[in-house]
This record gives sequence, C-alpha cells and structure tokens, in this order.
Amino acid sequence: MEKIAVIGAGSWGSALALVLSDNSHEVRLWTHNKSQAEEINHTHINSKYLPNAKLPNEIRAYHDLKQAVDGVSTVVLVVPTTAIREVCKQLGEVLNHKVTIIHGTKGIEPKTLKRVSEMIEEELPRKYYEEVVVLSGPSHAEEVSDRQPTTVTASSNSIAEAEKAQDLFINENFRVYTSPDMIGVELGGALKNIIALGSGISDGLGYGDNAKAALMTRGLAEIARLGTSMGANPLTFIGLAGVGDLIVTCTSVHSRNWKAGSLLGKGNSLDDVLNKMGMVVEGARTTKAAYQFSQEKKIEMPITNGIYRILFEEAKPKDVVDQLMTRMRRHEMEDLSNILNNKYSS
Ligand SMILES: NC(=O)C1=CN([C@@H]2O[C@H](COP(=O)(O)OP(=O)(O)OC[C@H]3O[C@@H](n4cnc5c(N)ncnc54)[C@H](OP(=O)(O)O)[C@@H]3O)[C@@H](O)[C@H]2O)C=CC1
Ligand SMILES: O=C(CO)COP(=O)(O)O
Repeated sequence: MEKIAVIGAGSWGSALALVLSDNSHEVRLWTHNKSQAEEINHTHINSKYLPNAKLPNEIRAYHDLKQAVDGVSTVVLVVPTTAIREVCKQLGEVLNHKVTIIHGTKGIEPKTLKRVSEMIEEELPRKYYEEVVVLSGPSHAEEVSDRQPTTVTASSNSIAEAEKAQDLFINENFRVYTSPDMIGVELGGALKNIIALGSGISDGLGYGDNAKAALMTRGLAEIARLGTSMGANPLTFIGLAGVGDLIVTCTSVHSRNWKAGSLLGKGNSLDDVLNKMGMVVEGARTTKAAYQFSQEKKIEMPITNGIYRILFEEAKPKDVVDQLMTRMRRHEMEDLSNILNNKYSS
C-alpha cells in the first residue's frame, strides 16, 4: 500500500481521499485552512465542502505541506484552477524526491489558455515527476463519497503513469479507465462546465428538456470543435471525459456550475451568484478562456459566446436564447465532418 498526499480538501479532494483510503492506502489530506484540518482530524467530517460524508478515521488532515508530502509516492492535486500555480510553487519548495503527480482539476486558464497539466509543468520542476496524470469523468463528489457506482478516465503522456493512477484508485465502486489523449481528457472536463452553466441558465429561465438536450448536443459540437483545434482526438469527446461528464454536469442538482447557471437564469448577477455559491464554479473562468480562444482562432462557438455575454457583458439570458434560435440556418453535421476530415490528424 502507498503513502499518498491529496492536496486540497474541498469536495473533490475529500471524496478522492476517501476512495484511496477505501483502497487501504495511507492518505494525508492537505488543506491551507488550519481549522479545517483540525475539524477533519477530530470529527472526520468536512462540514463546509462534503457535510454528508463520514471520512474514514485513517485519513489524516495536514496543514503543513512539507509534512504532508514527506515520503509519499503520489501527490493528488485537487485545488481549483486559480490555485494550481501557487500550490505547485509551494510543492516545489518542499518536495525532495520524485513522485507520481495526478490532478483532478477541471479548468483552463484565461489569457494563457493553458490546461492544468501545462500549468503544473510550468511551475513544478521536472525532476520531481515523470509525466502528469489527469483523472476526469462524470463524478460528483457527493455520490463518490456515498460509494455509488462511478466511472472515470486516467490519462497521461506516459501510459505507465496513467496505469499507476488506475491501480491506485480502482475499486468495485470507482471504475477507472485509461486514455492516451491527455489534451482531450483535460479539455472535455474543463469545457463541459461552460455548457453546464448554459443548462442551468436554461432551467432558470423555465425552459424544458428539449432546450437542455439542444444545449448539450450543440454544446458538445463546440467542445469537439475547440478541442480538436487544440490537438485532441475527437473520439475522446464521446467518452467519459466528454459526453459522460457533460451529461452528469448538465443534469445533476449536485453540479455547482448548473446551480450557478440556474441562478443566472433567474436574473441574478455573476458576482451575486459566485458569492452565494461558496464553492468553486470553474465554468466562469473557463468561459472567458474558451471565448478568447474562439475569437483568436476564429472558431465558431455561438453557445459559449452567448454564455460569455451573459456572464461578463450583462446580456439578458432570454435575449441570448432568442439570438441562438434565430441564427442563420445551416446543415447539422457540416462541422462534425470538418472535425473528422480536416482538423484532426493523429
Ligand atoms: N466537486 C466535484 O464533484 C468535482 C470537482 N472537480 C474539480 O476539482 C477541483 C476542485 O473542486 P472542489 O473540490 O469541488 O472545490 P471546492 O469549492 O469544494 O473546494 C475548493 C478547495 O480548494 C481550496 N483552495 C482554494 N484556494 C486555494 C489555494 N490558493 N491554496 C490551497 N487551497 C485552496 C479551498 O479552501 P478554502 O475553503 O480556504 O477556500 C477548498 O478547500 C475543481 O477544478 C473542480 O472542477 C472534479 C470532479 C468532481
Ligand atoms: O465535474 C464535476 C462532476 O464530474 C463537478 O461539476 P461541478 O463543478 O459543476 O459541481
């Protein structure tokens, strides 16, 4: 059994720590919040981020990063995208040996348009790891911590590292596949959050299942268009990290992105919504990044652009829907055949 540090004690870090502990690994859960570490050690509950789960007694919470990573074989990074660079810099200062790095963070950085693994590579000296692994797929923390059946994908440029992550996490409730398409797996997890915001907005406006199915389907076409232009394999987007995560995030009451969207659809401003949520809503910053990319590379992303205008330009959700519905008529599959014929070369 391995010694593993999980960095970030939000909902997802706590749920992944629980899976690893169920697999009999020695799990250290690091948080930058001292009182949260004390709460977890004394009560085995993470009352702010995962209140309904009893964490296994064996999980030990740490506030000292150096102690948390001392002698571990694996570091699982699960902080929000905004914190990745800062936390990796801190890790570089306290690590003194090579580890397997796995991340579960779903976002793209605005301005640089970097994926999470690229940010890690920029901040954490390469001598401390071989290749980053990403773990992604349809997996709400609330259900994982309730040990309900869940499937995810581990991807890395090193198949050996992806298989190591698979070995560490897989159990009868948590099935882990592997994929060599790191770009597609990271982008699928990040970009579906934009469409989940849209799905919430649609529900907040009072629209029904037809509208949601349209958003998900045409949203998936946008994800694939942007993803393949960044080098992803289009087939990844019909897998767990693509349509799988899109379905769960657009349709589940657990989704923070969906919840934030539904508040926006009811007329709240983005600032009010983010204040109310109290948990990370990754889709907002990722919308900014995807909008920027679509403008720079002239990639058609009407849903993403509409959501950008609602979030950052005070466009009225109903007006955006009207504009989407009255766009110039077109053939449904033409962009799909473009993706398959022209844009993707492996
Ligand atoms: N929740 C889920 O079901 C899933 C989430 N994810 C992804 O996992 C990532 C983390 O999300 P999640 O755990 O849900 O987020 P939460 O909002 O539940 O928790 C975020 C955690 O990160 C901490 N944090 C914030 N900033 C920093 C920082 N600068 N340094 C250290 N810690 C920091 C917060 O601490 P504090 O309280 O002090 O702010 C909090 O403990 C996101 O990218 C999300 O998309 C992926 C799959 C499922
Ligand atoms: O990524 C997730 C489930 O797979 C969690 O989505 P939210 O961040 O919207 O809650």
